[in-house]
Amino acid sequence: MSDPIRPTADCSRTLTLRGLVGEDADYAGADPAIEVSEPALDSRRARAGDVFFALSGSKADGMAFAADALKRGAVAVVAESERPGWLDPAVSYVRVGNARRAVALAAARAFPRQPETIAAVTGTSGKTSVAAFARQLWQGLGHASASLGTLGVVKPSGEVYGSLTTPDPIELHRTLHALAGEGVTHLCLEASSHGLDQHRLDGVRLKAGAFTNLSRDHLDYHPTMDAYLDAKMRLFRDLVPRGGGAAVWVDTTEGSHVAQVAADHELEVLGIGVAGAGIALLSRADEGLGQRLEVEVEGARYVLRLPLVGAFQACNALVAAGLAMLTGASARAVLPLLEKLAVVPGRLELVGTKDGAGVFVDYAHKPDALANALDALRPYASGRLIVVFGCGGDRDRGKRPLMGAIAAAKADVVIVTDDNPRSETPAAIRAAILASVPGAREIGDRAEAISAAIAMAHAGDVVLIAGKGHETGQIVGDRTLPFSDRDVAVALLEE
Ligand SMILES: CC(=O)N[C@H]1[C@@H](OP(=O)(O)OP(=O)(O)OC[C@H]2O[C@@H](n3ccc(=O)[nH]c3=O)[C@H](O)[C@@H]2O)O[C@H](CO)[C@@H](O)[C@@H]1O[C@H](C)C(=O)N[C@@H](C)C(=O)N[C@H](CCC(=O)O)C(=O)O
Ligand SMILES: Nc1ncnc2c1ncn2[C@@H]1O[C@H](COP(=O)(O)OP(=O)(O)OP(=O)(O)O)[C@@H](O)[C@H]1O
Ligand SMILES: N[C@H](CCC[C@H](N)C(=O)O)C(=O)O
Ligand SMILES: [Mg+2]
Repeated sequence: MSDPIRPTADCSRTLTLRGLVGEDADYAGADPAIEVSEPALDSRRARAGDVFFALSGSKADGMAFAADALKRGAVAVVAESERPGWLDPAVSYVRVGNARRAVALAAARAFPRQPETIAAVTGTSGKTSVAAFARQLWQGLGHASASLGTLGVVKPSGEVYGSLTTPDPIELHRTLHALAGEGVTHLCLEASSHGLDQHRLDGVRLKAGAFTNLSRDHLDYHPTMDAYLDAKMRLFRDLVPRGGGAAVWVDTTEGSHVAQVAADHELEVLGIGVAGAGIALLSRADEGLGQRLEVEVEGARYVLRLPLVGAFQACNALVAAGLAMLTGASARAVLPLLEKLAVVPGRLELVGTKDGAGVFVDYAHKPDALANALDALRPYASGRLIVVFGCGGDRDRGKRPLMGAIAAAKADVVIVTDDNPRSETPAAIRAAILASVPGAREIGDRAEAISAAIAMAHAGDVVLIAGKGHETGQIVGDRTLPFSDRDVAVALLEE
């Protein structure tokens, strides 16, 4: 019986091996006419009739698992390398130039339905926020809308948690097919640099792409910042087709570069920001737990109140508005809807107050994001700005001292704690942060650290709990222990 949360490919169609893998492949060692069901990239998930794509990965060579996939019922193997000698001659073996791209395109053929309007957003920070805002704006315009990314899938019928920002291509295309089947017409998804680099989004029929910003992240994966930017550029160079849209925050050097690349590829570019010709930000001012924006679009001025804290949320909200405009809505219809945007879980989310001190949870887990979150909250701290944060294990180690220095410069009280230590020694991660913020308190236990921050807060102070945002677990070793910054803070505030 098929698994209800794992809808299978369109059963009414019969796919042949050639129909699934496509024309751009070498079938010399295969029978292209055999009937197949779905592509598989993980042998452990292979089932009868599947075609196993052996990908060479960061930890293993998928070919080492081909025998396992065949044992579970796979009927053919697709790979870049030459047919291995051990393979039973009766098994179809297809060679392709790029196996990651091939599996994504095969997934698009196996799961052919997609929401009519799909936009993808990339950038170091802001993707989850833009995706959530675009979903809310489209919903406000009357479209059945969804978002897909770090928070999982959020759709009219509910939320489904997902573990990656951009899922693997088979999971992604399966989800698109299911969303279209549920009647979702508009979808905004997050394009991570890993996802773009690994061709996870190939085969997605995009109407528009968006870019927020670029700052240091993932240098454990990308060899240089240029390589990192180049991975993001694939969205505008290879994935959004000519004539599609590009909503670009242009107020940085990287932003203008993206706008240029998009224009060179004949996309309709909507430049957004102070320097934006599409949506020009004329002024921005904090106003209570919100902000007042004055923008100009095609000569018309709009003044609106965004009910969100932080200059960066103005950027994300306007980029989301840009996507709505590039996919058919007028500025007049979209911009007023910004006044109704709801906070995104764990993105400068006010979770409560203690004696007039506000307590915020934010997902800042990279240097630039931490700086922005602290800058955003500084105006609300007539007293002290208190920050609690750590850094994840098994991730870019270079960001630890940078984040320590940012906290030292921008907060009044710094408590260094554990984030997700994963396989690393937590004390060693804390030491790397503490090296650049010697005056900080060190409290490894995250709940205790949050408790200490809240205990010391008085009227006028602001507490920022940074790094884990919406996360509901803490990864220690290979175990995920239940943990939510929000729940811990709320429980302490209710005491
Ligand atoms: C480093 C990285 O990005 N790895 C991704 C990559 O895996 P890989 O191909 O390198 O995997 P591998 O372990 O070397 O194995 C090679 C092949 O053997 C297969 N295999 C392996 C074992 C087995 O028993 N049978 C089997 O068939 C694997 O499925 C794989 O195809 O391709 C896989 C399929 O798409 C991803 O699931 C996997 O994400 C891992 C789990 C991961 O943790 N990725 C993170 C770093 C990530 O992608 N993060 C981004 C960015 C988030 C952000 O913006 O902050 C995200 O989009 O979430
Ligand atoms: N436009 C922006 N400019 C700078 N910092 C931002 C911006 N948007 C969000 N941030 C910071 O980055 C954090 C994460 O925001 P968000 O989840 O929207 O980004 P993301 O790109 O999806 O991140 P991730 O790759 O970690 O999923 C926020 O909590 C905030 O601290
Ligand atoms: N998608 C990011 C999330 C990091 C969140 C932070 N809490 C950490 O564990 O470093 C990653 O996996 O690198
Ligand atoms: Mg995200």
